[in-house]
Amino acid sequence: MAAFAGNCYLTSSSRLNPTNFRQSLIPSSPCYCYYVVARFNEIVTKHLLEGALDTFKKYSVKEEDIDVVWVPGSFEIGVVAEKLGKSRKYQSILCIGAVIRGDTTHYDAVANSAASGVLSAGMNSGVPCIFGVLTCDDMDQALNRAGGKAGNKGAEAALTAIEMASLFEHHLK
Ligand SMILES: Nc1c(NC[C@H](O)[C@H](O)[C@H](O)CO)[nH]c(=O)[nH]c1=O
Ligand SMILES: CC(=O)[C@@H](O)COP(=O)(O)O
Repeated sequence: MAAFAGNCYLTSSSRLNPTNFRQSLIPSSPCYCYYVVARFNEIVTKHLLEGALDTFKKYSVKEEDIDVVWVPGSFEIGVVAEKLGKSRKYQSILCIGAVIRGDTTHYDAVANSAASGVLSAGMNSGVPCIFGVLTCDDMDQALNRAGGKAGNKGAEAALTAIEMASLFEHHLK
């Protein structure tokens, strides 16, 4: 049996190779995406956003098909993502935030709420909601993942958003 990925059918042997499914990286056209970005630790989240926008540009997603909304912190991302998802106007919702450990257990509450909020938003709306929220021990770790030594996790999350939008658009309808 062949599996459909992007524009080509894969034979059963190639179907077993997950890298073949990168062919799903043909953005749906138009590829409407909403970015929900937390303002908290903006010094980090603005770089994650830049990375994500660069990736969309690289994959020829039109600027006018992307909207950005800023929310106070990562805790607020889920409720906004779910509302946007339920509007059915977007093929993916890319959630960006940076939770950085402090002295108390507050970090765990915010990080876990952000993760479960984004997960619920996707499950309840049926629209892929992508988790581009860093959960780091310190600012160095965060900056390294926002365009520093460890790459740009915003750019990686954007790739996931394109792949999931394409999967839903082309294969799961
Ligand atoms: N400490 C961090 C927060 N805290 C703020 C919360 O997200 C929220 O806005 C507040 O509790 C009001 O509901 N947010 C982050 O994104 N990152 C943090 O490190
Ligand atoms: C999410 C956090 O870690 C932070 O803003 C809270 O810091 P603290 O635990 O020192 O109050």
